[in-house]
Amino acid sequence: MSSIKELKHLQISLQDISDATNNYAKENCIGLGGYGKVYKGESEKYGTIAVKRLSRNREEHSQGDREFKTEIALLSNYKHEKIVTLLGYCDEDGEKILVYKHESQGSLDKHLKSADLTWTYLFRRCPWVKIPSP
Ligand SMILES: Nc1ncnc2c1ncn2[C@@H]1O[C@H](COP(=O)(O)OP(=O)(O)OP(=O)(O)O)[C@@H](O)[C@H]1O
Repeated sequence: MSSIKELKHLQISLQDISDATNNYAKENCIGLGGYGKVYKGESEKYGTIAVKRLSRNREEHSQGDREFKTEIALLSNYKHEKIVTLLGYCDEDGEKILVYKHESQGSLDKHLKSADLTWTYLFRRCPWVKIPSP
């Protein structure tokens, strides 16, 4: 796994992230995960982005810092249409931020919780799935 020092080319400035999200405006907040709040932004360089800002509470625990480095090292190595694209990160002025390509389809968990995802739909779309006999 690459060390964070080797990934300097992925650094995005705090100013650029703040500009893209209108200084983390409430209206730009699109979600809340275990890492912290997620904001939608518009960047000149990257287009529409999703910005994950590590919450301060999380940062107090070294776990947040470890997760931050692991996410950068892992995702910068894997590029696949089915894996969210990490565009870069920011580690400036005590802020730890991950910047992803914005996925307009939303997250997988949203689709898995969807009422449209019925067993009938799944069996029709995946005929190879067999119902186990009792
Ligand atoms: N790249 C993205 N594009 C669009 N929306 C996103 C993106 N990443 C996160 N989101 C939104 O932010 C919400 C929180 O995402 P996040 O990945 O932080 O939490 P999570 O899915 O609970 O994962 P974790 O368990 O790692 O905290 C998602 O449910 C989604 O609505």
